[in-house]
Amino acid sequence: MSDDSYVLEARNVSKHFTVRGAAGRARVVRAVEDASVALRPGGVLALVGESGSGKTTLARLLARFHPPTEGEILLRGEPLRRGRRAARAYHAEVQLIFQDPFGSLNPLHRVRYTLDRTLRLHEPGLDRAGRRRRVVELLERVSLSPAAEVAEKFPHELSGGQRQRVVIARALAVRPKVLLGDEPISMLDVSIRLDMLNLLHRLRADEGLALLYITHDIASARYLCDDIAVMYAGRMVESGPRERLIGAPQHPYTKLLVESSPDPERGAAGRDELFGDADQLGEPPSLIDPPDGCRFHPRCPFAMAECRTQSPPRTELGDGHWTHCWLHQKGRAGELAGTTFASAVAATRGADGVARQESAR
Ligand SMILES: Nc1ncnc2c1ncn2[C@@H]1O[C@H](COP(=O)(O)OP(=O)(O)OP(=O)(O)O)[C@@H](O)[C@H]1O
Repeated sequence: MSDDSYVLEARNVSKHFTVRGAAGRARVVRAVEDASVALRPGGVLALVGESGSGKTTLARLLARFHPPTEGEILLRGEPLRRGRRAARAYHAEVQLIFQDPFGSLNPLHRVRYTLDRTLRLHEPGLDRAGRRRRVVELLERVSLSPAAEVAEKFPHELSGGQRQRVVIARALAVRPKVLLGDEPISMLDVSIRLDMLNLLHRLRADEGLALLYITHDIASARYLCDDIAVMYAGRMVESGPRERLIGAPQHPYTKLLVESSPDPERGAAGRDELFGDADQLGEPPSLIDPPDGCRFHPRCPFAMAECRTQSPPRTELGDGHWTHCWLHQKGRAGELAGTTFASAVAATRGADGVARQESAR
């Protein structure tokens, strides 16, 4: 996947956490396994998946908050250097925005202080007057006006949407090349989510920022992004240009997500609405002891013998679209287009609604 035009890449990264079980026994959580993503200047990639699929962990690897257990992160094709200085230089280019704008801001400080502090750290050459001008300019860039007034407010005096704009202004203060947005709109009021997506869209278009947009909501991914990558239980299952992936998903899990996604006209759905169908098929697997083979196979109505034992290889579908699914290796990909996920599930169940042990195929 190496390409000079990528600003930030994760190449075959895995992250395993060691946790202590109830009896004090060490256990390994395989939060991310062999994942690859690549971001281009001015491009937006959505990382979509249900809770616990590893999206945040992958973003934290890209933000250099954790070292990967395996694989590497490349900034403009260069592997990361160690040390504090290198980390600071890295964070001047790559900024992470969390979903909770209140938790991200110190409640004791006015907006001006928060932005000024970042400017002092990252632009030590700027004098006081220069920093005052930059604070106003940053607040205007995120459409917070009158900027001079907003600068004097404390976080609790702002709405959730205004706070998230301050968080974005602080990220922009370091003049980054990449923004990693971890569900940046999910805690905001539904009525202002679209405004926030439009702000993110403007930043990538006007400033050439590369954006990783993490969400469980495929409708907002469709609105904002050029490309979509889908994660399931720590693994990437499919990635490709948005319209191709949504128009004709090539992995059963993507198909489930797309078919259970709400009408874009109705806006973003809640988790239950999105994953209702999936939940009927049982819980997502434990990442301490994930299923062998394809991690989706226990919930997949198309599963066959290989899926239960061997991890599916990557199939390239052209135009940057790829998937990890045995259907493609076994000449059965056409079945995905010929049915809905719900009908495929129904076909694997007996008349009493009980799942058969083996697919009839
Ligand atoms: N520091 C950690 N120590 C142990 N386990 C962790 C740690 N961070 C994440 N995990 C585990 O890794 C798995 C993936 O979590 P992650 O937060 O990356 O998923 P997610 O897709 O972002 O979910 P959500 O949408 O709920 O934020 C989960 O099982 C989680 O409990």
